[in-house]
Amino acid sequence: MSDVSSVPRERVLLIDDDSTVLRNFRLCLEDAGYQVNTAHNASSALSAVARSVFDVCVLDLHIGDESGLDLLPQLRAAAPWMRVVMATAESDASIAVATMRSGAADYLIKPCSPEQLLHAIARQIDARRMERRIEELEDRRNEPALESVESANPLMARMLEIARQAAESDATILILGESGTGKNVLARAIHNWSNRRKAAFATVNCPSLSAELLESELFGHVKGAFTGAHDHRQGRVQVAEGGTLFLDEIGEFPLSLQPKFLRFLQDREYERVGDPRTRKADVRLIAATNRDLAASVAEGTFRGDLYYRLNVISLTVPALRERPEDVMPLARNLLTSLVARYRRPARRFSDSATNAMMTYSWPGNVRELANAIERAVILCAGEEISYEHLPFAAAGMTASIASATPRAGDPVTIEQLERAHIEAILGATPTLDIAAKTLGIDASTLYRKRKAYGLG
Ligand SMILES: Nc1ncnc2c1ncn2[C@@H]1O[C@H](COP(=O)(O)OP(=O)(O)OP(=O)(O)O)[C@@H](O)[C@H]1O
Repeated sequence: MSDVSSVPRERVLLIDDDSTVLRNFRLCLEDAGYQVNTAHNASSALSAVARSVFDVCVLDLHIGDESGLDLLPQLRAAAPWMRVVMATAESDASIAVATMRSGAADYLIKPCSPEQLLHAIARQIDARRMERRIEELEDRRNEPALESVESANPLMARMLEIARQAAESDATILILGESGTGKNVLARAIHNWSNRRKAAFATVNCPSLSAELLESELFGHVKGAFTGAHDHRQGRVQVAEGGTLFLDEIGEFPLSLQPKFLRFLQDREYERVGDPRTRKADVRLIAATNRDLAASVAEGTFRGDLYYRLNVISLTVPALRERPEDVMPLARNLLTSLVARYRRPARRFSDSATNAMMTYSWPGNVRELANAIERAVILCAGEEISYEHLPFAAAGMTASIASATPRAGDPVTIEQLERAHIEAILGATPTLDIAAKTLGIDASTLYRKRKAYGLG
């Protein structure tokens, strides 16, 4: 049996019309560290499930005049992730087995000992944890392994110290910094330093979705809530239950959805799209942006009250050019992981490559450094990466002019010209949408290109 005392956050719902059973089960489970709610009939059970997220439910086969068998499909529809243990008298055992075909995960014969109850619950909690882990791994499928965020730079080291301290609390954290500096990486590190590390870390990319889709992505929706909503869907808030919800590029959060999000931030309460019932969430919030949010507030594109709620603890990740001490340690870590990924022979950097990397200003920050090393690892046939393998050389430039803005006709690649053009348009237009229109591409393509080129 698993050590349930170290898992205080898992929630159990007990449904039984017998108040003695409810009290005894509750005391036993609370002693073991679970959060327990009780319901003595079908309607109070359904409203409890609508309000809160439960991991496991113990459902009596006979709830007074009502049938647990009738309630089971309704519970399954309202909370498909919740694992239901059917509780039954010995004489009903054959029915209990049949209910498992209707979606119950297990059955428990009453009367039972505290050990039997704890054992039945722990088995389902383990299964829930496994499912969560799979959801999280699916989430992380395309993300790199957790990088080290250590730094030899005093400014960065001080920021990391505050981040570690803040990780221990549940306070909302706002991470600021240019694009590509490692704000996502830091958010995940904070989650891993926190006592929520065993629960999920769920990310929402604010600018890649319209207000309607973002609302559903965050809070979930019920079947038929809008065209295309063929099924109930849990939102990222629910995936992050007990863990951390990370909102990337919060500066792009649609104004129309900001009031609902503000309420969620204040009370941790929300409704799924198409369902008026209010639900509670237990999540820690981390948000990141490369925008000047105070300026967005002044311009009226970001609500002031939301900004102040988010800005409880703010951490600024310095640009890579402000922490030159980190360039080579980062480069070496990236080399090690990329060589393993591509199974390539490169093992070190030549003096010329080191000099070039130390001189360059890395406007795209760590993302640009990672891209440069990935390219070099692929191109390098021997053990030593030299200047020729770096992107500066491909463009026929010296490292010192690589940071200058290229113009049409310069000896540069089409990609470098595209990057410079996108950067200039982004700087000259007030919103991503207008920039996309000017460039003649759609906003999501611009979003991808901006990310790939490390543009803020
Ligand atoms: N400490 C690090 N070690 C190794 N790689 C890192 C580190 N920090 C960042 N990276 C890599 O740099 C890239 C950019 O990092 P990340 O996405 O965290 O930046 P960001 O500041 O959140 O960018 P954006 O503002 O565009 O969302 C990623 O590929 C990431 O893996």
